Amino acid sequence: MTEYVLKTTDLTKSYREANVLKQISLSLAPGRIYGLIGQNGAGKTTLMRLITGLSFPSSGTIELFGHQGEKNLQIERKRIGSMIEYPSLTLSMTAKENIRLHRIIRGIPNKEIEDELLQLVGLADTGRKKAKNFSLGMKQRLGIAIALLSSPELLILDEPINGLDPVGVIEIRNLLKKLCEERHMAILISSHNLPELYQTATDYIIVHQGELKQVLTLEQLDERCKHHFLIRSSEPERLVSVLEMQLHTTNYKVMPDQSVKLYDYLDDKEKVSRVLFENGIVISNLSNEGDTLENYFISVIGGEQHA
Ligand SMILES: Nc1ncnc2c1ncn2[C@@H]1O[C@H](COP(=O)(O)OP(=O)(O)OP(=O)(O)O)[C@@H](O)[C@H]1O
Repeated sequence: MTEYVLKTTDLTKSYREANVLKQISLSLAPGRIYGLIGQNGAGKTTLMRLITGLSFPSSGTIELFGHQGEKNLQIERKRIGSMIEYPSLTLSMTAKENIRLHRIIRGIPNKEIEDELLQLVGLADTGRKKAKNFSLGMKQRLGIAIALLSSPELLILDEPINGLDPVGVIEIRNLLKKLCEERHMAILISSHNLPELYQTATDYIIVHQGELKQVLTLEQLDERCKHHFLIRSSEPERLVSVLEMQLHTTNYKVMPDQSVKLYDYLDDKEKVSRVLFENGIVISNLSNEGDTLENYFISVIGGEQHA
């Protein structure tokens, strides 16, 4: 049985007339990085605020580490680390002083954790440099270090890669992967940009206008966006044997609906169609398929593109 760190059921949040989150049912497992993707105003921050107790649901339930009810949730939330909206840094302090400040506020006696965290997020050599002189990526990593102070089992980060340059994105990606692998943490990270988050997350949760549109793994996302020929035939077994014997490829996949995805010969459609024809395979479809990440995201949210 999978143990979930978080389970929401029909989670709904309304402000006056506006339903900003509509019946969100989700489960997060340890050791995975979940990318929460949605355009501005989709409801990502609202969901994170509900999980961390900064705001309360209008209806629906939240279960944390197998526990429900506001009293239990308050206790279980100690197992969550979060950075929501922006890192809460004191800009006139160094990285170490910032971590120390939060360590003392939270009553954590272990002083060694300061250097451990600096090392972990790659800020060990920043010495006396003040946070106001840090790059955006360094500030985000310091914010993550502060969120890690309580050794959380669930880490929630709101747009930690927003505005970072490619190097900054890779640094955060590597850090999150390390946390996930070494500490078996569950990580929920939001972004308004699927391509930007691509490969950072192991699972993608797509929200739009407060609704959960899709949950899929990185492998499924790759599969859907990977370019291929989609071939439909009433004789899929013979089709596959022609692919192997005549086109000498095993780079194909038979789908549950018996259509076949071919990942070879993408620039030689004529050859594929000729060989199939010469071998007596009647096909009802031979088309180029596969999307860019951006187009895939737009198709999932219903073809609408806002700011
Ligand atoms: N306190 C509030 N009162 C009224 N409406 C709110 C409140 N907080 C959020 N909203 C609305 O809820 C919707 C979702 O906002 P939310 O901040 O969760 O979106 P988001 O996906 O995080 O977007 P962004 O990427 O812009 O931060 C928006 O339309 C926002 O205006």
